[in-house]
Amino acid sequence: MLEFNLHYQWDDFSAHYQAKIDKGFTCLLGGSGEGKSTLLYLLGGFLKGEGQARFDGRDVFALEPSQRPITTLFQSDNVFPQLSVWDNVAVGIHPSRKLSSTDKARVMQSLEKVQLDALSMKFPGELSGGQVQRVSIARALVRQQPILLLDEPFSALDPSLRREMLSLVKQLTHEQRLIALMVTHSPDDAIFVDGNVILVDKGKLVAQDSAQVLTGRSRNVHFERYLGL
Ligand SMILES: Nc1ncnc2c1ncn2[C@@H]1O[C@H](COP(=O)(O)OP(=O)(O)OP(=O)(O)O)[C@@H](O)[C@H]1O
Repeated sequence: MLEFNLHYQWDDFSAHYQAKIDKGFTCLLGGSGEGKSTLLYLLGGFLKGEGQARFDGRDVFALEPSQRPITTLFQSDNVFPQLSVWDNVAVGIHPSRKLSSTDKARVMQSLEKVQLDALSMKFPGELSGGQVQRVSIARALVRQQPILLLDEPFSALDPSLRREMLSLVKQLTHEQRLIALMVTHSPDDAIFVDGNVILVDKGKLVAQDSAQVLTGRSRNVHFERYLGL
């Protein structure tokens, strides 16, 4: 369980985020500029804010960003074209890629999880678009952190590839018992991953529900307003 009560101020933008998030997939929805990414940046330590964040009872907000049990996957998480698939994943553990034998085994396990083990010596230029995306997912997984933050990582992909990546991350989230928190502009994506949804409005988390609320099977006035119903 991830619990937080965070405050952040930037010029006129003031945010106060409070929620409890269970293991599994949660999508952050909301209009542009409402403060979805800011929450991820605070949790990941890319922005400094006030407050508390506890993971399984442990205060993680007081930790240095690199010590937090958190990995972030950004949209711009490109792979390095001059490095092999294996090396692209190894940099997730250490930029030098000088790894212990245990770490090397971790790299191989991550590649197996995204089914790239047979392509580990290839270079990104030799891969399909989907395979390249899987390299960045493997790089996030190799860090073996229990919390995965995703800032619209697949929004630039065409619909079929986007769904393929969402399915893969959903499957890995369940297998690894992760907390995955994903910013998205797409209610369809949130319905597709079928976890929980949180609505962000003017820097606040105004509603938290199952993704079913987006299909009309259950009702919530905040989500209805967001969907324009
Ligand atoms: N360090 C910062 N520098 C500039 N603007 C900031 C900063 N921190 C927060 N903001 C402002 O915070 C507000 C929320 O931005 P944020 O990116 O979190 O929204 P969002 O809901 O993710 O938007 P989008 O869906 O368009 O990506 C914006 O008005 C943004 O300009």
